Amino acid sequence: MEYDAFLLVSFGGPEGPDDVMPFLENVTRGRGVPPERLTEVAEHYRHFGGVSPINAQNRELLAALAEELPRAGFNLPVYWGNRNWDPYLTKTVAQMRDDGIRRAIAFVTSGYGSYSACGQYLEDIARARAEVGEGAPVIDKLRHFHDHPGFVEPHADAVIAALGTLPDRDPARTRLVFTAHSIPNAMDASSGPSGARYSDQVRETAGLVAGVAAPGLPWDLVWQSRSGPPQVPWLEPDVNDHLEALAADGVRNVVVSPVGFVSDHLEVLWDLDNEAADTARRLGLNFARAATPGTDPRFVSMVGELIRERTDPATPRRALGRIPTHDVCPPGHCEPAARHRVAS
Ligand SMILES: CC1=C(CCC(=O)O)c2cc3nc(cc4[nH]c(cc5[nH]c(cc1n2)c(C)c5CCC(=O)O)c(CCC(=O)O)c4C)C(CCC(=O)O)=C3C
Ligand SMILES: [Fe+2]
Repeated sequence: MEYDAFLLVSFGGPEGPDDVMPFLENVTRGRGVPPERLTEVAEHYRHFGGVSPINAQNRELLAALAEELPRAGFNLPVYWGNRNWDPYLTKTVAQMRDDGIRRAIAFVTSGYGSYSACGQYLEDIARARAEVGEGAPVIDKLRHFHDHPGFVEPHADAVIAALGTLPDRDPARTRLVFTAHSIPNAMDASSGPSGARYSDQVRETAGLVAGVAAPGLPWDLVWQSRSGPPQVPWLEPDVNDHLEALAADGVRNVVVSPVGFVSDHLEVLWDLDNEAADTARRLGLNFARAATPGTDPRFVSMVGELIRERTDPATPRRALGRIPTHDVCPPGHCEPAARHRVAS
């Protein structure tokens, strides 16, 4: 397979106070998220002047990739399009068509399966291509990379660095706490091939990171940033509730590692550095939050490696875990919205 462009696909975020509500409406349209939750989340963005850090992080990643891809042998023009905010994917795909692009390879800023982390991005790409219509480039998405060393190793180094800031690392009193974005239980159950692909992948990543960073130290997997109506069950426990349980169990030191994410975007800065850190302070726990890969050179070169796998079948598919990944998600893996959409 030959590609003539690279496309970074991400979530998008507001770039100023006036963008916050329209952005949140884009994210939650038809999802039954209560208005009180939107008001609350808008407040989180307002603490940062209405500017999500995710866009700057994607610009940095794109700049790093523009240097790395030619080094890896791919002299491809790079493009960037988002699901929820400018630059919207449709605008980018129209630009690609105007530039004469025929077949692009896309990297999505999530390494996991499920509807939210994978299937919805596939739908976003399909919708953008349909909106552009005649002459829109074909766009292939790179595989899940949750257990790739280029993702696991930067997370592990960050955990080591965070552990190093704690006053005490006695294994009996220290816990690694891994987090990922919670999703509705039904969404996890419908991620395939036999359900729970998202939570299984996140658990596999957490175990791999723990194994590299701190073999023998106990670790837990918990969830953050729950949304949706209260009556709909989402993956639990929440990180804050878990900190309570740990404190009650005599744990004194906690490292929180958001393995569910590739960059320190708003939900990491607010929900962990602010909320979870407050919870820890109230409980008298020493707390350190591990960084995400961001533009770690190993993460950046992983992208080139994933393109190499796709263009040259002789390339080894590096993976530290056991859950198989596929170039094209088989039916039933990252199922569309209909299976789990909550009524508004
Ligand atoms: C699995 C997953 C990831 C990881 C995979 C990936 O990275 O894609 C992720 C990432 C992110 N989620 C983000 C922001 C938001 N997510 C929301 C709401 C939701 N997230 C969900 C899931 C996920 N979300 C779900 C099931 C909902 C309910 C509505 C729906 O069914 O879609 C809402 C609405 C308000 C609220 O929180 O209620 C916001 C503002 C940002 C940007 C942060 C920034 O601006 O820096 C990022 C990277
Ligand atoms: Fe989200």
